[in-house]
Amino acid sequence: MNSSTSGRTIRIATRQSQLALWQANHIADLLRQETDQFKVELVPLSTIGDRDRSEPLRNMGGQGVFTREVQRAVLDQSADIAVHSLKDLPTDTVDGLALAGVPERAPRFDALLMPHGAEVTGLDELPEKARVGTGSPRRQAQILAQYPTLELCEIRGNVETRIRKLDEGEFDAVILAEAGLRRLGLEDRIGAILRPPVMYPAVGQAALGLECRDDDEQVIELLQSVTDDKALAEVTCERACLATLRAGCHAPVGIHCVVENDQIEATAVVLSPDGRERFEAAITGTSDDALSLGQQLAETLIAGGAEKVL
Ligand SMILES: NCc1[nH]cc(CCC(=O)O)c1CC(=O)O
Repeated sequence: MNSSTSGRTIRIATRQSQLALWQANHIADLLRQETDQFKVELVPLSTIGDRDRSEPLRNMGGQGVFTREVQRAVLDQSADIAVHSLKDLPTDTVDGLALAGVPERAPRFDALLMPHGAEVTGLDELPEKARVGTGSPRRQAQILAQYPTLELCEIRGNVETRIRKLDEGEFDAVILAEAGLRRLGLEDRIGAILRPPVMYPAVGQAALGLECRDDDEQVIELLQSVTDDKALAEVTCERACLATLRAGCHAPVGIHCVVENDQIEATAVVLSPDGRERFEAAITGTSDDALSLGQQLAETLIAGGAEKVL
């Protein structure tokens, strides 16, 4: 980008969880490395998703509970950029906003954590009826599909709260995203990484999505300049798949989409909430076709019977 300073300050709206702040600071650093044309600062917000800890997430105003207020701050011009965990960002577009940046993606699998000092290091070693804390229907269904004797339990709160509940004995294990643990410096708590085919990650897991106003040319250009083409193609395919499945879909969906040398390989699963029904489909193609490949993947799942659980 050209280096003449415009004197503009670019404000990044963020939630105030440790993870959200880490992610917003990470993006601020990336933008500062990219150009010294702007000042970059954070605008910390308090969101409903962070305030109310008592209820399961899916009852709390549903999709977008973490992202809506950050988006609103950008729309009403109290900030210029919204930084989201892409897995929390609904696939429906918001009028006036553009998803203009997707930076390099972190490791995207889920991790199994045990209480401090526990010997167990994998799902195979957990005893029958062991209490596994996760509120995610995707994680619950995939675990139940393989380990029907485990007891899946609701858990709420941010990453640190969930680990505290684990250490206090409420659960025998919890599942969290590896990316969030690494960002918070908690990777030494990882007991095992859960990979496909046992555990497919969520759409967009470990990727960040950067939104700005769709008429803010300066910021659109800036966000494009910190975008990683591989991450963008992966999440484009994943989100297209989810959006196509989502004609009223509440079934758990997992996906693993990898771009290498401009080739996409994606596998997706849809399960019934109890894990007893499981549908899987795979697709390959060129990364230029990320969007239509994601749609085709969803259509293949539906044609293969996934409709039954959608
Ligand atoms: N729903 C909460 C959330 N949103 C993003 C992450 C972690 C980072 C990521 O996956 O992008 C987490 C925590 C978790 O699932 O363990």
